[in-house]
Amino acid sequence: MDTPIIQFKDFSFKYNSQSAPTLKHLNLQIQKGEKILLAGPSGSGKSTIGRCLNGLIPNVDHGEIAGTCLVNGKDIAKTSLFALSFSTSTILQDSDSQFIGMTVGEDIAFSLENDQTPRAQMHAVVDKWAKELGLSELLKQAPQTLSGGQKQLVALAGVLVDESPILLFDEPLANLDPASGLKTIKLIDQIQAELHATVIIIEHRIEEVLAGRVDRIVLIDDGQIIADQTPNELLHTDLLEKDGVRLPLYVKALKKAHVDLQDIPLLTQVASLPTTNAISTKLTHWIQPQSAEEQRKTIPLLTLKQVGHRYDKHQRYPLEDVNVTINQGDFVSIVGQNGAGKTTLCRIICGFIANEGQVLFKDQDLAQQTIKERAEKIGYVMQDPNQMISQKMIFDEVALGLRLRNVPETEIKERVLKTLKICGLYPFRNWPISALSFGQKKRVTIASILVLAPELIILDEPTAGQDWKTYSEIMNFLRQLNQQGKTIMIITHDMHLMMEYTNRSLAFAKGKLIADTTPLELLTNPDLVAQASLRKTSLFELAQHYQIPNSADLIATYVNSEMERDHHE
Ligand SMILES: Nc1ncnc2c1ncn2[C@@H]1O[C@H](COP(=O)(O)OP(=O)(O)OP(=O)(O)O)[C@@H](O)[C@H]1O
Ligand SMILES: Nc1ncnc2c1ncn2[C@@H]1O[C@H](COP(=O)(O)OP(=O)(O)OP(=O)(O)O)[C@@H](O)[C@H]1O
Repeated sequence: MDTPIIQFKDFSFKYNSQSAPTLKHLNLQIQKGEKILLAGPSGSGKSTIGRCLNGLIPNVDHGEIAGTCLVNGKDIAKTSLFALSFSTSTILQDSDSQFIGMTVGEDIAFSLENDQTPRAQMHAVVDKWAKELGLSELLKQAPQTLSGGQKQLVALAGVLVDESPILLFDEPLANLDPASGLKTIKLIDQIQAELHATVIIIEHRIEEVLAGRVDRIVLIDDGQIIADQTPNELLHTDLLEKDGVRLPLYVKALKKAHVDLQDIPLLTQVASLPTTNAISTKLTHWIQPQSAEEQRKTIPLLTLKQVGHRYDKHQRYPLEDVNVTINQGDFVSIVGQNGAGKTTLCRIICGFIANEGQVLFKDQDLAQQTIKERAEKIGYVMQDPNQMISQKMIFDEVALGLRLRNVPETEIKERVLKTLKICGLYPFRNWPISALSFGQKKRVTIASILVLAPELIILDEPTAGQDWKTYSEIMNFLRQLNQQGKTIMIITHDMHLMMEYTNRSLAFAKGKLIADTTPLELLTNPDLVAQASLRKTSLFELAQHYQIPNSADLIATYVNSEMERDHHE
């Protein structure tokens, strides 16, 4: 066997600011040309492993190393960041911190420029990848002004043009719309085949990654490797679920229907499942026919009339002519193509940017009101909690809005503590925010909005990049709030989240609202799915594969069984 391109030998690493090691006695060998998926719960050490491969450890993030880590023949403890940069190209979790160029084009070209590639060749390469990733129209735009998903695609293009022997992707799918996510996975396969590159992907969304080739899944828990197997072997065990990793939906559905997974030779794709009578019968027995949902009485809360916004005159698809009424008690998902205008719409509703048209809240025109007055009625939870948090202590962060409104301290104390209890943060009430995980910080930002008791809460991708446990905690908490009467709007790229939790979907494409319907109708309309860059979940594929007449019944049975489980936990 050839010498592995990556070798960890009894490797441990302790960050200087931590008292205990984050990585513990790792032994891992990766051969040239392999594709490895690193999975595991939040905080288990996946990104820390990534930082060893690209030289950030120990060159930028200092700490103590024991054992050895060899990357492309170099010992990371003795190699500069610069020398390792030729071996490993990285797309970081936080793509914002990665931009160097003034324009998207410059940014994608950066590594080529560094390698002194001739200009004509550089332009050809940049154009090719920009076209593949749908970025051609954005080449002159400043990276900072891109939408979340567009930023992710630019970072990806930068890595793909680089042609390094090792490509490291840290959560490449977190902000991508479902169609772009699938395209990205296919592109990674394509470039790997062309360059014989070694690919490491860190991702919570393993079902999406398995749409491409994966040689091994390395499962991490608490800084240790607890499994290193092929996806098929691992899907036949309980290890993924035990480690808090979300199973592919179709695998979970088969388990719920009591199908014995050991009888299925290949579990990695729906298409490879055997179409035996035994499995069809078990699925049919499990599925409960659903009765039609009762129509609720609707009371309008927020009405948008011909709403739009144009950032500048060159913008190809500005947000235009949005007409919609959100009713009290709705749980709305806002979905669609990266860059379609979803965040822009939410910024308009909150009054952060000017708009064309009219925004009415309970028949009152919001244009007459200040941002502060709007914030009494409408709470907005941004995608990145770090952009919202300004205080050191959890209590103070949640109390801030009330203090700004001169609410008496005794009332503040009462309201903050009550909200912390609702959000499951009461045990941490005296903690500094710096000691919380990302998911917990996210809940602090939800608490700081909730304490102001707004009638409408808008959340921008609250589950992006979260592990399965945090995802479930956040979503079940929002469901409870909705059941208590709060109206919730949530931007998401997670199609199953949309199906499981929301009762109404607004789909956007190229600056236009193209559908306002139920999640099921949206995903069963092929035209809308294509236009809004969406994707059916694997539960639809499973229903089709076993010729289940009504895929809606299968999905509803699945969702109900999850709700029952949550209820018992
Ligand atoms: N720069 C740092 N300094 C000190 N400690 C750190 C640093 N970065 C990470 N850690 C600690 O190391 C642990 C593992 O973090 P890491 O980012 O590797 O986890 P992860 O598995 O990638 O999680 P996620 O899925 O949330 O991204 C965490 O508990 C964190 O507190
Ligand atoms: N400050 C800005 N200046 C210029 N253009 C901008 C600015 N902010 C956003 N845009 C552009 O407006 C369009 C809509 O962006 P928006 O953030 O609303 O998209 P989105 O639907 O939320 O996308 P994503 O799913 O990727 O988060 C994008 O094409 C984006 O590049």
